[in-house]
Amino acid sequence: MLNLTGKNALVTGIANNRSIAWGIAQQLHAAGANLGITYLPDERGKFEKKVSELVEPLNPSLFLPCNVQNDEQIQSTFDTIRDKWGRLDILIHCLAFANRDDLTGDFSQTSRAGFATALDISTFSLVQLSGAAKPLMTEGGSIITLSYLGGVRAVPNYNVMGVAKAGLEASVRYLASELGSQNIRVNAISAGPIRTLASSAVGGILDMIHHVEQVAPLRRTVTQLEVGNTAAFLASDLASGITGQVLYVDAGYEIMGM
Ligand SMILES: NC(=O)c1ccc[n+]([C@@H]2O[C@H](COP(=O)([O-])OP(=O)(O)OC[C@H]3O[C@@H](n4cnc5c(N)ncnc54)[C@H](O)[C@@H]3O)[C@@H](O)[C@H]2O)c1
Repeated sequence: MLNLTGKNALVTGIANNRSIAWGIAQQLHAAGANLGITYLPDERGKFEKKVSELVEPLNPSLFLPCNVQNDEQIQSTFDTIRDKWGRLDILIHCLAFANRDDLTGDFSQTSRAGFATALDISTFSLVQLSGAAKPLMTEGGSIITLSYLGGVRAVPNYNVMGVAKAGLEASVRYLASELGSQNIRVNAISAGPIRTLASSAVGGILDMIHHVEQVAPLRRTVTQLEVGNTAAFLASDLASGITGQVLYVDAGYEIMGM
């Protein structure tokens, strides 16, 4: 039985009810996990209000601002977890960002600043959050991040985010290798295309979704809740032998040659 009762789970990356992280948070809650939720703070507090109202039914015991480009906010997030929970079991890294200009047109025109921003937020943040989680995962743990096929294939317009995902998947392997001796497992879910705030910035996302609906073995794309189910599995003891892997949750699209 999939049971996360007694497990403390930190979920990053909820922006709205389309977010993949929202699908994950719902399924972790359904499996009995105690949730902490972070949100990206903005000057007018828009995200804070929106996300806090959305997650209220899941009764999170922590609700914290955490911009992954802000070292103090990361430190404060994990200090609070240590003080309030004592231990962390599950870390969901479900966030990414690249400038809209860098997600369309020619990859060779990516700016130095745009490249750095995409890799800082989308890739380095997994390394930093995992490093902060490590001392708190005293009874082992499960770290899960979100990737996309564009990290291993050239997908039109995905551009710098493909490079960020390639780095993310390599980071999963290096983190898994380091943290395995503490029984901390690190895996990625490579999800099929889903309409969200972040994916709407990728040029031609609707065409990508229609293509998957025609070609994928299941003749559809996936839902946030399906990704959430896989995250709950990977977070649980049912996945105790799995680490360092990229698991495709994409209605089978990845296996197709044409
Ligand atoms: N939607 C898809 O088709 C798809 C497919 C595969 C993988 N993914 C990945 O899933 C993850 C979640 O994306 P999503 O599609 O649910 O979109 P989303 O827009 O709902 O989520 C992206 C999240 O990143 C957060 N974020 C951006 N910059 C941040 C920062 N500096 N600090 C903290 N948080 C920050 C945003 O606040 C938002 O909550 C991303 O890693 C994305 O690449 C998405």
